[in-house]
Amino acid sequence: ASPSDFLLPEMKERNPWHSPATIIITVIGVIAVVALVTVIVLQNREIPQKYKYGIVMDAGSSHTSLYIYRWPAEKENNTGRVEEMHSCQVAGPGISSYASAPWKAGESLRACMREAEQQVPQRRHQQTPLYLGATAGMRLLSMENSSAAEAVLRAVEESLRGFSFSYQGSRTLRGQEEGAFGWVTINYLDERLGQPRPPGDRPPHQTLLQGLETTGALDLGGASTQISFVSDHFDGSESPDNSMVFRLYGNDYSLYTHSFLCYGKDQALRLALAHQTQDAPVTLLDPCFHPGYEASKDYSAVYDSPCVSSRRPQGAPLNFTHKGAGNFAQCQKVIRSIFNSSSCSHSRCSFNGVFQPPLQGKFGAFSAYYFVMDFLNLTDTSLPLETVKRELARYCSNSWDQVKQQHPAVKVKYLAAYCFSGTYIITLLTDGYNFSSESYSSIKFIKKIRGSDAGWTLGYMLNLTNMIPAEAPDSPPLPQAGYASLVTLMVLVLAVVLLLLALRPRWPCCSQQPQV
Ligand SMILES: Nc1nc2c(ncn2[C@@H]2O[C@H](COP(=O)(O)OP(=O)(O)OP(=O)(O)O)[C@@H](O)[C@H]2O)c(=O)[nH]1
Ligand SMILES: [Ca+2]
Repeated sequence: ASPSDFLLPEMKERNPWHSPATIIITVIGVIAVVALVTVIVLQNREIPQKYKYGIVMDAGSSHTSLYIYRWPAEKENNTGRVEEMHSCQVAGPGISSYASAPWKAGESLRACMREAEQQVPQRRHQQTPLYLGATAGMRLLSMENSSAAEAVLRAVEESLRGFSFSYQGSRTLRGQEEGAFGWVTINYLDERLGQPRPPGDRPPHQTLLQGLETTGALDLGGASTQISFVSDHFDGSESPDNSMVFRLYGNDYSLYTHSFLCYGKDQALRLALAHQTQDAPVTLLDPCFHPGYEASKDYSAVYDSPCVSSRRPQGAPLNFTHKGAGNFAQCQKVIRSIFNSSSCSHSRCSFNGVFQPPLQGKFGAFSAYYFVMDFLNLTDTSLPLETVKRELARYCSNSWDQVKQQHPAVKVKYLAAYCFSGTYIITLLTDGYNFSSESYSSIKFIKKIRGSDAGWTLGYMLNLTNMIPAEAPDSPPLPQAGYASLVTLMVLVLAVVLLLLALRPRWPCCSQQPQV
């Protein structure tokens, strides 16, 4: 007989490692280990970020810019932040300048479009929407010659259709849209619309999805200027034309917005020149230009705009000599005369009889507000308004020779006009919009926010692609927190399994006392 024949039958089957309980526990343990390793590897793997893209062309009165935006694929409604990836400045003037040769407008956009084809990965071209929005230059051209304006838009359309993107149309924005989308852009970039923030970017204890106080938007273009802000004293009833109502991320906004056509800085300069040349002088001594500045200007060129064409003086010579006098106070007087503050049929007005509720909150001032104030070193709005005016007065009184000498690299076209432009900005803000010495400090002159340009284009694209939902997502996504809980849970399961296995030999079923 073999030695095993002397063992009792129970003892043969009682190997503890073969009991069903042990096998189940071991299998669970192995699954937990595999899952844990998989989750950790997947979560920490370098994922090449996938983006979607959108392109907006801003066809302004003075020039056209192309903006490429991108956002993480599949995240647009939740935590994906849309950002500007690239911009391109179209060479030459704005598309409205090509009224007499519309095809050239289309042609002018090609170089930036080819650049966009390089920037956006080829496999994404066909799903990348492309929009063109025209602003005040085209509004003026439509007033002057609507068929020429249509021909320009058709030419632009034909050109853009020739590229591989998903072309979505070219149109001229209404002034209210231009103002409102500028407001959406800066508040979106500043994360003031109550949008959920990307994980890891949430200030502790912040109540998510609740609207913060929004920032007003001030946009100064070449042909028009926009003011947009939320006011507690405005529900739209007093002036429906100035009202835009939004529901964004579950918050309602009643926005006041107005666009003043002809009050962009180029057209405002025409208004000021027209005001000073009503008696058809041969020489104009202009306080808004530096002493020593002298240029010959054609009457027909100055009055060639619907903003001033009806006021061209009778019997004017062909041209006049435009001379600078460099006097801030007198320049301000000229500029005040282009604002009509005498009549207001509403409870309160900005100028030209346009309703404006009381100013409220902070403001971001961009485009030419920024170019000009940055050049003049006056973007610091903690400076008292009186100091700003004193600085401007000093700058305007500099001789033209001196100014040119100090800024040899600046285009003469821009350089000659900074005294006018700075004075215009201060006068527009104070006499026009009623900013006071105190509220002036609530303005911030800005160019970009978190790397994206301030302007109407981003807001326009967010709106057309439905990327800002009316309602907030039901529950804020917590991928990082979910990951942490999953790992913790699995570690706990593992710990329990190991503990059970360690205690296994002492279980009553399995204590191996040979039974005699
Ligand atoms: N000094 C300076 N002026 C600039 C610069 N870029 C544009 N401008 C001028 O600033 C003014 C406003 O420019 P934009 O905001 O581009 O105006 P726009 O979009 O063409 O015009 P709108 O259709 O009225 O919006 C125009 O008179 C431009 O000529 C710049 O880099 N420096
Ligand atoms: Ca503009």
